[in-house]
Amino acid sequence: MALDLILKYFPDITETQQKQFAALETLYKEWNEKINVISRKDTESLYEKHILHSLGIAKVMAFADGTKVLDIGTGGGFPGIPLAILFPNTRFTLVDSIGKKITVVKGVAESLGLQNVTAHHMRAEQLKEKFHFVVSRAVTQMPVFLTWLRGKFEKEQFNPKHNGVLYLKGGDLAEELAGLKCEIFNLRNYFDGEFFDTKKVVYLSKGNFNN
Ligand SMILES: C[S@@+](CC[C@H](N)C(=O)[O-])C[C@H]1O[C@@H](n2cnc3c(N)ncnc32)[C@H](O)[C@@H]1O
Repeated sequence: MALDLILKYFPDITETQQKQFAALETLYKEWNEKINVISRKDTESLYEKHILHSLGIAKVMAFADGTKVLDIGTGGGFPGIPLAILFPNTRFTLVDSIGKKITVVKGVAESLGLQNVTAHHMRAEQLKEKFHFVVSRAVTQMPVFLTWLRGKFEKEQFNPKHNGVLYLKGGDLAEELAGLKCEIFNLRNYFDGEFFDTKKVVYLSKGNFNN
């Protein structure tokens, strides 16, 4: 069963969280028939390629209660929705420049009863709020991404890592990250399976880029 995959790596989740993760399969199947947010071939591997992949960020950072996290270019809610299930006391703001995708995110969050998710149809550059962390997956190259983050970080720090960016990336990053001071975490060290062989979390402290 798909939920077993999540339980294998996050065995301490509550019954409510288990129900929420389990509900994602039907919710995304239903929404995907109306609005395409996950490629057809990936719906079969939703739990590995989308949900567990999103939770890779949690292996690098356990967000403290009260942390504010922005997910830029969330699409159908990745990585924001799985992280919001895992960290119910962290506030997640999910933005995407395509309105239909935000319709899906709002629908999924509402069905799950997630109180810690806010979703906006807007470009990240236009958002004026401040956050402790920014997460993302598959949106743009890191140097461009960083230009969207000016003025978006809170000064106060109360997490194990300094406020900053946690970006899910794949493949060879040498050229893209050249000159940037970042830490790279290989997800294969946390999760089994070929899919994770090339998958990484890139962490940049906000003090290490111009914001
Ligand atoms: C390839 S999809 C990835 C979606 C999701 N993060 C995932 O991994 O499944 C990239 C998304 O980024 C959004 N996007 C691109 N530029 C953006 C911007 N400046 N602000 C907000 N969203 C943006 C697009 O609309 C698209 O939904």
